[in-house]
Amino acid sequence: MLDLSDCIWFCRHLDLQGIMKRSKNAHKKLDALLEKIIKEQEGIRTKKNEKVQGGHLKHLLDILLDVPENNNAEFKLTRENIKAVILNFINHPHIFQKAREEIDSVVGKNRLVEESDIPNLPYLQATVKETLRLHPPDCKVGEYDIPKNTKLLVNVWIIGRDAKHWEHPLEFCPNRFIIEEGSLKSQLDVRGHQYQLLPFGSGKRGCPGISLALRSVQTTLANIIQCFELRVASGNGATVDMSEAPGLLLTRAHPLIFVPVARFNLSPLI
Ligand code: HEM
Repeated sequence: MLDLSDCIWFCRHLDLQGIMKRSKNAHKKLDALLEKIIKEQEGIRTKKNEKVQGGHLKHLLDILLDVPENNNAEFKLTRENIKAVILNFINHPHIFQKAREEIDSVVGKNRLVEESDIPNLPYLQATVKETLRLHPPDCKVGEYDIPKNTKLLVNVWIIGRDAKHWEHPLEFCPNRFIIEEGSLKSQLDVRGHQYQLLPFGSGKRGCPGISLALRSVQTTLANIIQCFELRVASGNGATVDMSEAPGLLLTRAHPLIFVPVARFNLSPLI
């Protein structure tokens, strides 16, 4: 569901549709449910006189649920992810059983599963993937927590002017893309692989017209440079005002008016 508070910045703390409230309630319910399960387990085990086995289970769950977040990990495992996996296992005992059979047959019972075993445990991997499909994790970008389902708009304009990534960011300097021998720096492309340069977006919703766009823009520009001198309409030595009008699409504040003057007789070429 689109959260209006995400779209209107001055409403961002208002929770207009009660989404945050519902989410908090759901988390509370999950916590209560887990607590209940732990108590039930403890009850069952102590009744069977299994030397406070339940205490072990509670301890194990406490460790799992309070697992400290590892900020360096490529994928951060949150309390919510672990809860989701455990609850899915509790709700689907046959899946739990199948995952366990796989582990028993690949690893056995004489040692703990190690990271190097994971490639040999496809069903376990599939279970985690399935959990992530239904319960996608929140994510953290820099110092910001991005809750799941957030509509995130990336400000490519600011990124292109960020002094952390670009030397003299406000200067128009094509040389920043050239290495000394005159060839292009291949590692700095516009295809969404380098996040400091994203004119066509990135990822699977990135612009599919990128090759056509680059071909037409580059060829047209090359033709203009080849054939014309460009004179700014307002007179000799005048520069073009590049300021942008306010708005989402950043159109020009002032129309571009120039006079193309043919450098040579173009008639044989056209
Ligand atoms: C210089 C020219 C162009 C630029 C700067 C440009 C830029 C973009 C950008 C920034 C996006 C959004 C990407 C994202 O959300 O991550 C986009 C999407 C798209 N572009 Fe382009 N584009 C250009 C030319 C073209 C051309 C020539 C075509 C088709 C022939 C095209 C077709 C599309 C389509 C269909 C999408 C939507 C993709 C989707 O939502 O999955 N674009 N473009």
